[in-house]
Amino acid sequence: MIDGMNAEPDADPVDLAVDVAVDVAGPDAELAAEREHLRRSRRALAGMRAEVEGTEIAAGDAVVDKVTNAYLKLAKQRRLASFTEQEHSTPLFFGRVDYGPDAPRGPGQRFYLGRRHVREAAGDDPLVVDWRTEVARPFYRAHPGDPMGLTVRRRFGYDGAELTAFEDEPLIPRRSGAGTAAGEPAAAGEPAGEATGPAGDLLDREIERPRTGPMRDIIATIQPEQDEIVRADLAVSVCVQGAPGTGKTAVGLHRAAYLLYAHREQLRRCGVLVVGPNRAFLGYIAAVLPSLGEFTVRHSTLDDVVGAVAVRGTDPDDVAALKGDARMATVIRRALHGAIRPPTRPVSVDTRVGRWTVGADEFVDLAADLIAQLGAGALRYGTARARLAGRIAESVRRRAEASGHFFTDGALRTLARGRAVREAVEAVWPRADAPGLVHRLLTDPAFLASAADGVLTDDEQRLLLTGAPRGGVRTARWSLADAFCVDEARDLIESGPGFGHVIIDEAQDLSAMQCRALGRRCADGSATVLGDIAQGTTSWAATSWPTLLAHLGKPTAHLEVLTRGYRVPAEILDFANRLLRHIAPDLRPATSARTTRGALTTAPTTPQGLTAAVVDHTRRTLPHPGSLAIIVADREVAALAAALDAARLPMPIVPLDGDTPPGRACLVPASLAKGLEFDHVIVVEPAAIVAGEAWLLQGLRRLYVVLTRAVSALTVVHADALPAQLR
Ligand SMILES: Nc1ncnc2c1ncn2[C@@H]1O[C@H](COP(=O)(O)OP(=O)(O)OP(=O)(O)O)[C@@H](O)[C@H]1O
Repeated sequence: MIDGMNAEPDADPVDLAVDVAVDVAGPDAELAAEREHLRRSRRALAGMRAEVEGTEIAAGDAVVDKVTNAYLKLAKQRRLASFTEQEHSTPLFFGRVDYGPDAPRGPGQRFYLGRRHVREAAGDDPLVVDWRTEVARPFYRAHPGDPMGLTVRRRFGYDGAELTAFEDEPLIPRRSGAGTAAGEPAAAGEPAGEATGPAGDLLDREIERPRTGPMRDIIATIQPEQDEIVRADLAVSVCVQGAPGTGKTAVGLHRAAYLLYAHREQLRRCGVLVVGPNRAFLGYIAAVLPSLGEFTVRHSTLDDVVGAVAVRGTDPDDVAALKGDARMATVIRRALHGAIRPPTRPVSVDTRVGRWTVGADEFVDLAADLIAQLGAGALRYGTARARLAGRIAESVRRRAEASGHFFTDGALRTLARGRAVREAVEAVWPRADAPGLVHRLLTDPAFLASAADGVLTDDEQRLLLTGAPRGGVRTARWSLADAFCVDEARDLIESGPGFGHVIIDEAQDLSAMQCRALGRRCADGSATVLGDIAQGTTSWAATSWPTLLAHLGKPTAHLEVLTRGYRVPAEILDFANRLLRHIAPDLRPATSARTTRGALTTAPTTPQGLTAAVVDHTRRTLPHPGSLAIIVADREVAALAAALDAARLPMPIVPLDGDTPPGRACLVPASLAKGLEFDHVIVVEPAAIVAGEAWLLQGLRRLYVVLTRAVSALTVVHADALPAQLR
């Protein structure tokens, strides 16, 4: 259980309820009444949109208020866009909660839940309330053991834009022998039923709805264990260890939407950041938050986050691992702080009214205090440097005042920036430049040796020097690991802006240096850390969450474990789970919420017949609705792409490149499959996917990722024997 779950939204949208009519009609009449409520809500939404459209932007002076005007215009566009999203996303409401005597605003209230609130006129009771309000919480959490004040939870079924059915879960204990009664009606066209679990068949239908594009939201079917994370308080950092398809990404995105609703003012100022492994993944998840009416969340890959230098180079694995090691932070700090020299000479400053000298001893004292603060981490290098100049100028002012000359604050600032002070400071506390510092560390053996003495072994120092970026500081081909070293150095020099909340997906793959960089971005905020130790495929991947959280600066984050898988049918998950005891023996295998008969096919073939078999399975799968991925070892992509091209299939199979989100049918290099999902997956030659990684452990983990991408069906085509760990 996470503390602080009772976040109240800044605005109180729950003033507003529709009274429960006593339900004496049959299911048909009820369905008709629900349809009428939908029509009324649609009309109201159209009215709200027209209201926003008609709003004049209070344009002030075109020059003075340029920024404000642009902001207001953007805000209006976003509000309109959110209406458009809602108008086009058919289920304007997806659920209803009927409260009993303990309703928030008096007995017997009923609320319809949707992506946004809908009302007829300002001040009216809403026809639909936002899924994030407090009154909606029981929709996701209540169960007969704890109805949370509800008598009935109703879920609606749609066919396109048409409301076609509803499904009720009575939450008050049935009296024995009682049949269908008011308050526990049957779904239209369905038997009055026992509840089939939190979301019953609806959850299965929702997950199995064919995918053709980006990831969808899950607000209609968020499960209790997921909702607990989604609605955790803003102050709480949460780390979610979750097996493939347990909904980590979905939960992270819905948490962002929830926090923006519950803490809008606070987060408007500092923002929310979502970090994902690559652009293809970000493209895949990009539509979820806008579909929930949230347009302000920044989505970034790791290199975008730091943005310190352009990443154009790569490192061999061992070099990247070393550059990502937490000890590099110590080396960089020592290199930077090692540049400071104790003052040895006085500083003489000429002004128009005279010349004054700050003696060497006083200069030493002025610097010593700042060095102590720097060492204690109370001041950044650049800030302390600026303060030293200020202190020298202040000392000069005191001397001048003693002789009857008074300086204004402006004159003092000019003095601090003057040549004499600048030169004195530069000799003691040289100006630092983060890329320059890291470049020198990686190219100057003596400089590295002095900073890394006792921290890195001689062998490690030699290895680091082999990883120097080609070119000078300005033209260097920096690697991703270099960029994080530069970010570390930059932060030691001056602090950068942070976010109110950072959501980190696939966190298990982060190096210590990457964790530190992300931790800096939420040092004054909180984080949601999502990952799966079993899916770690970098050689520096996390082996323990507490260690990773310590690097992130969030050692007290709550660890939540999700083991109920929604994406992958049981047959496939059980197959992939055979790898678990080799790749993450401490993790409990996930169980699937879905069983789909015949979901898994293994198709052995001969080496000569492999390509033809893949083409054949592709041809047979393509007519099925939904998305298709053929996942193959990276080095086989080009050859298979050519073969698929030559086969003249009914649609092109596009190789995924890491930048563009996946389309309806694509050829996926194993290294890019992480985080993605497809209705149908063909995995080609598991042994080659394992062999494509530097170590067996990494290879098996890569295979685990690849085998857990399918929502409906997985076909494993292989000529080599399946890896022993899978048999
Ligand atoms: N409560 C839910 N209702 C409907 N769909 C859900 C629910 N939870 C998860 N899903 C769906 O299951 C699939 C897997 O979810 P998601 O990608 O968030 O899992 P994940 O844990 O991040 O997986 P991976 O570890 O493989 O990256 C998605 O299609 C998601 O929409």
